[in-house]
Amino acid sequence: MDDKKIAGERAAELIRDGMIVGLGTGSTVYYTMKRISQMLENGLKIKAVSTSSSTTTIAQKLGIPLVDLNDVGKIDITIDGADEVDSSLNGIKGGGGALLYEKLVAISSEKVIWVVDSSKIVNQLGEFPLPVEVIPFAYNHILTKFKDMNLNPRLRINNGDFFITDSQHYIIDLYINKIEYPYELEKTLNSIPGVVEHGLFINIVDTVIIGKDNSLEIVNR
Ligand SMILES: O=C(CO)[C@H](O)[C@H](O)COP(=O)(O)O
Repeated sequence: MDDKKIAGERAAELIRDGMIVGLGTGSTVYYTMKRISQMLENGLKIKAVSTSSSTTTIAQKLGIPLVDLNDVGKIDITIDGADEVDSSLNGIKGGGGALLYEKLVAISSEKVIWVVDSSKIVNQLGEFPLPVEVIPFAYNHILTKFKDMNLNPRLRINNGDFFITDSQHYIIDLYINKIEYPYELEKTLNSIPGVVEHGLFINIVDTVIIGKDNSLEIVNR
């Protein structure tokens, strides 16, 4: 069986009646959504907050009732994927470009669960390019700044055009390879005008559900 499927489906078991559920983005959380849709058919009652236009489309097709983040006090549980996770349970997200809403939903959640296959587990973050969402007005200047900082930036291109996020920003991917000091990098990126958000998720996740060789490993913070 697919390790993403095993992890994604297992996370759905943490959902209880009446919960507000944050729905992440990507191919692993897709399996969570499919499982939720079956649970809804069996009588589960929840509302979900989506983190991207693609998740919204899938949730609507699967009959998962959606609610706006601004219309809920708090989210009980958020289930999302990740691109890399280290042993401190810090991670890189945003491979699908949904990092801004994913982070906003995660920090509004009582509990954050990541669902991954074992290929996402790393000793050190950074081999996966770190996505940074930036304001289009200044993208070239931010790109130059990142070059000067030796962060190996590349503007994300999709089908020959600039990749545009759900909130109409661009993404610059940083090909750092090894992020020695994630906390310092987080602080630095947070301080650059024009950077809207970045895909370093530090001290955010509570539990990582890992699908590996047809079985599961669950790691808690
Ligand atoms: O951060 C994300 C999207 O912005 C995804 O959660 C991440 O890319 C993992 O995706 P997948 O489950 O398809 O491997």
